[in-house]
Amino acid sequence: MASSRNLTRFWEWGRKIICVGRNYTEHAMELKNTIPTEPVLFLKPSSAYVREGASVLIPYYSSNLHHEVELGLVIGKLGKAISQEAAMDHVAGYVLCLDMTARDIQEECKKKGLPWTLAKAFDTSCPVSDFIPKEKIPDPHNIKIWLKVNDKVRQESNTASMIFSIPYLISYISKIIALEEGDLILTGTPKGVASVQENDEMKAGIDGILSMKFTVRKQSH
Ligand SMILES: CC(=O)CC(=O)C(=O)O
Ligand SMILES: [Mg+2]
Repeated sequence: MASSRNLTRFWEWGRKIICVGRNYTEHAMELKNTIPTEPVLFLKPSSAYVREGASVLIPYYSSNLHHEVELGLVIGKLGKAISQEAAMDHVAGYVLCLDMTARDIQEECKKKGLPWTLAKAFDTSCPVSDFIPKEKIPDPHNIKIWLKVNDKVRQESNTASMIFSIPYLISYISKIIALEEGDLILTGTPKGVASVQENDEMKAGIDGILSMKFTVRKQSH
């Protein structure tokens, strides 16, 4: 049954944020990671959401916060073990997202075999744009996403370069985790990830669709 809540403000619903990692070959290579044969998954809590007008915070325990611009899929209806053929029926729309990553902490976690929670799931680690209705992006595998820091281009890529397609990701994820209305899937970042510093301005966009801006601040203890 459809919800009476407003899906265009899905970030207020407290639903899951499921992130795909290493979905662009050149990004996996720039971090000296292997190219995955199956999607790499991790989660962020809904407290990670931040919207334009608020700041993105460098966690007090990190000295290397990275930007990762990504296309986000907003799930419109419940599904478990969704087939690739039916997958796009479960997408209600899109958002542009930043998967903010404490890279120094992630590297330590990787070395120690620990989960990435401190590196990926802190408050303000998931800036999101306005909701983009599905009809506005007829081909999500052919859009240009980009990110600038202080007006200099850092990331610029076409979603055609994803290793795993959107139907494949939805089908794969939903066999493991049921997808609910209001969930968000981050589809992975292209190459060009790099550090941001206090007072930097990050501007990101989808060509011809929208852009968003966030200022970086330091978290106080
Ligand atoms: C190495 C990563 O942080 C993976 C990730 O989040 C990605 O988008 O790729
Ligand atoms: Mg990412």
